[in-house]
Amino acid sequence: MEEVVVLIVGAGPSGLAVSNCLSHLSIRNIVLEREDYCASLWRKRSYDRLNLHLAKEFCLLPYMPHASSSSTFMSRKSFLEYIDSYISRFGIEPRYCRSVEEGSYIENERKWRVEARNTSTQEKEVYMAQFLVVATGENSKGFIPELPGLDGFEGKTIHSSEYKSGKDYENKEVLVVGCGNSGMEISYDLSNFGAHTSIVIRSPLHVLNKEMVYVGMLLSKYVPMTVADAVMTFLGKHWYGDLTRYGIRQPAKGPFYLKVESGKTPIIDVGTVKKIQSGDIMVLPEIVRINGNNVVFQNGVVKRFDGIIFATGYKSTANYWLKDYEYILNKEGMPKRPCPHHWKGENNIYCAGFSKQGLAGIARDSVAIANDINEVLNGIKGKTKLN
Ligand SMILES: Cc1cc2nc3c(=O)[nH]c(=O)nc-3n(C[C@H](O)[C@H](O)[C@H](O)COP(=O)(O)OP(=O)(O)OC[C@H]3O[C@@H](n4cnc5c(N)ncnc54)[C@H](O)[C@@H]3O)c2cc1C
Ligand SMILES: NC(=O)C1=CN([C@@H]2O[C@H](COP(=O)(O)OP(=O)(O)OC[C@H]3O[C@@H](n4cnc5c(N)ncnc54)[C@H](OP(=O)(O)O)[C@@H]3O)[C@@H](O)[C@H]2O)C=CC1
Ligand SMILES: O=C(O)C(=O)Cc1c[nH]c2ccccc12
Repeated sequence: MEEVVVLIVGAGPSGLAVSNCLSHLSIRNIVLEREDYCASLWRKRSYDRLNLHLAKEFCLLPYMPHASSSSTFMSRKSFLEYIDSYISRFGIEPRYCRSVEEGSYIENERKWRVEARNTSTQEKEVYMAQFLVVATGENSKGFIPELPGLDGFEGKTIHSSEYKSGKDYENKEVLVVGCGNSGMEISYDLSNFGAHTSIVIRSPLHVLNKEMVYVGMLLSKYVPMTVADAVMTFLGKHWYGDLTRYGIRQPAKGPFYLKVESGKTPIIDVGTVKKIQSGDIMVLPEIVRINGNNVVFQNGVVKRFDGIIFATGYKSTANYWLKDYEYILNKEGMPKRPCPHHWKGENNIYCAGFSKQGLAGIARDSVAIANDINEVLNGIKGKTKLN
């Protein structure tokens, strides 16, 4: 058994940022990571052509700006280089191959007891922590909906987190389910690799491009969000025109408003819309059922597919291992309290990276958490600041 001041579970951007902010306040902490590398989402659970959708200045972790030589919209590879240099620059040493399997609050000791399995030795390790930070991510596990007949589908099905590129799909009939940024970009990639691509779009969505969002981000520093939303919506409409006839309806609420209210991200188009307009990518409505290799859609269309890619989002898994999750999370493993009060629970438990506000949200969470722990331990308020 090992006593620690702060135990952080997960060495993604959130866990690393919290660790660094605490170390700047000289607060001892340990980071546990189930893989034998950090930032598993960016390293192993994303596709080849992934780039940051937001300009690099909105994708920073505390204490380290991006190199001036890196491009405004960084590639996955250069973002990973940033993460790797963050670790080495600040001497963060996550304990790898530690899969956290249980966490519970020990009332009489006022400590968090955390059990991890060392996946290289198979030994169990026990930690007793004064503070526990959950940083296992809101994108911890791919979500695949239950659809009638899916079990009997004879082709290949994967979740978007397993998709790398369209190279194995040339000339295949492929259905992408889900029209978030993953689904839209994967459809584009599949089509570039010569797959006959269809995408299920069931809800209204905002379509913008990265430049429009950049303008919106800059504007929202100076004007109310409603104004930034109006400008982006105008630009989007002007650039793309009315997309209703292609099966894309626009929501009534603005793109930033929706992001803040529900975490729903606008589509940051990489060229998919043009392929939809030209007929290279077919838009289909919600799935009714699956019969063998045939998929039946709400509009009566029945179409045969060789493969389905589920870009249907993610779930948190924190509620699986954290027994006493109710001090901070709901049964879905997401914060009980709405943003911006989501990061702090009862009995010295915190969560970082659960605000659905991307890397900027992670940076804010980690500063808030480190400052709060510092205040509880030392009575010092608001010492750590954002970049
Ligand atoms: C495809 C994709 C692209 C994105 N692009 C952007 C973008 O461009 N800009 C932006 O601002 N945001 C983006 N995001 C948002 C994204 O959530 C963040 O970029 C970020 O990776 C989240 O960091 P995190 O540390 O909270 O979670 P993760 O990156 O998921 O890290 C969590 C870590 O915890 C580990 N872990 C999980 N369970 C356990 C356990 N039981 N025991 C031990 N370790 C565990 C995991 O292995 C992982 O390394 C994107 C998200 C996705 C899915
Ligand atoms: N380059 C980048 O920066 C990228 C960033 N990302 C980000 O990662 C996060 C996760 O994105 P993503 O993986 O796209 O997940 P999202 O949760 O954003 O999107 C999931 C999509 O699946 C749809 N869906 C869910 N269930 C069904 C169903 N049964 N039938 C049909 N459609 C369904 C949802 O539709 P509905 O709205 O109707 O529920 C939604 O369109 C987002 O914040 C996104 O912006 C992702 C890719 C690239
Ligand atoms: O891409 C993501 O998942 C993000 O959460 C990044 C992000 C944070 N705030 C935004 C507002 C508009 C578009 C993307 C984002």
